[in-house]
Amino acid sequence: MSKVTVVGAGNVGATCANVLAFNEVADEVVMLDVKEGVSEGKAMDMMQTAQLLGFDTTVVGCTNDYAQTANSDVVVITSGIPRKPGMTREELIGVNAGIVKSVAENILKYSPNAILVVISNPMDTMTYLSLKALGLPKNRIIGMGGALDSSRFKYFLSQALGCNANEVEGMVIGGHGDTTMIPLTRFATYKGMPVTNFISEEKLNEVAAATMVGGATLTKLLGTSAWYAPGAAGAFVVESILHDQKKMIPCSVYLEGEYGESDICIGVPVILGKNGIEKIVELDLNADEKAKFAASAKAVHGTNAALKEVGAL
Ligand SMILES: NC(=O)C1=CN([C@@H]2O[C@H](COP(=O)(O)OP(=O)(O)OC[C@H]3O[C@@H](n4cnc5c(N)ncnc54)[C@H](O)[C@@H]3O)[C@@H](O)[C@H]2O)C=CC1
Ligand SMILES: O=C([O-])CC(=O)C(=O)O
Repeated sequence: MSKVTVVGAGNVGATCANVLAFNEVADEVVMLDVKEGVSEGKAMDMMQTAQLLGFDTTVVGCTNDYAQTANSDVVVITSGIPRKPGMTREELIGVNAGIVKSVAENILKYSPNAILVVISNPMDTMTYLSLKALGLPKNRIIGMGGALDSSRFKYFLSQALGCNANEVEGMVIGGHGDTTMIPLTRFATYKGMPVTNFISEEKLNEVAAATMVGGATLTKLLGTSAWYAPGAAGAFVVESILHDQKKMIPCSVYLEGEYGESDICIGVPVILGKNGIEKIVELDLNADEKAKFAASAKAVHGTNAALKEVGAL
């Protein structure tokens, strides 16, 4: 029996739960929210699609009842507020730090062996906070951002190339912020060939820029931040863990010297399997990429420092 809990049954959490159920990633998916009846209602709505879509996963909803989350294998944390147009993700720290910390502590009481996937923003800092507050081994705390940013990168690349996004490879590392993301254009390929064989350097820079502000662009269009790709990216990360797929996915993980950084959670490629982070993959970055990574880490360190100011650490 595999069990996944999704905390926060809002836009991202409910979408994530829906993808987990539709793809039968787990036997049971529990959604928990503080809003009375919302998780229960969304779970019932999803269960009423089971025979239409043909899945066997059981989806359960509950209002702040952590006993129902007991013995989860993986827990996805999406609780907290999303940004509005014109805001940065970092501005959410004051509200979200308290929510994420209390949720993570409650989860651990009932699922002491769970692997945590943190989605709430500012995600790298919320991942760092969860790690510091819970004191769990670093392989069990994973921030989701790079899976989404890389999917957006591949989307924008496919638009520029005029091709199928499934035939494009690319990764985004660094912080999950409008100015801290690093789309690795040098490593991007179309059917194994460098994308620079097909598009100009200028076009590639436009793709990278669009990727970095991908979340902000959608927030402006929607009035709140995105959820379809974020929810699906959360489920993608959960699936690699729960099914021991050992996929290489950029995730926000605790570094102890890798990429020249320490005491930080930031996006780097990792192998995700049944133990959570099974390996951190060290890419051979060039001088420009190294400088961008160092600048990104400096910014994330700055946001982490605010955890003390808001009394979360
Ligand atoms: N890391 C990433 O790539 C992404 C992160 N996000 C972040 O995910 C978070 C959620 O976004 P949305 O789902 O769009 O927001 P939303 O407002 O639709 O849903 C958030 C849910 O959290 C619930 N919640 C608040 N406090 C809670 C608590 N203590 N316990 C349980 N539930 C609680 C709310 O009642 C609400 O239903 C935001 O912080 C957003 O910035 C969103 C997209 C991508
Ligand atoms: O843009 C936001 O605030 C939500 C998010 O992290 C994303 O969609 O990448």
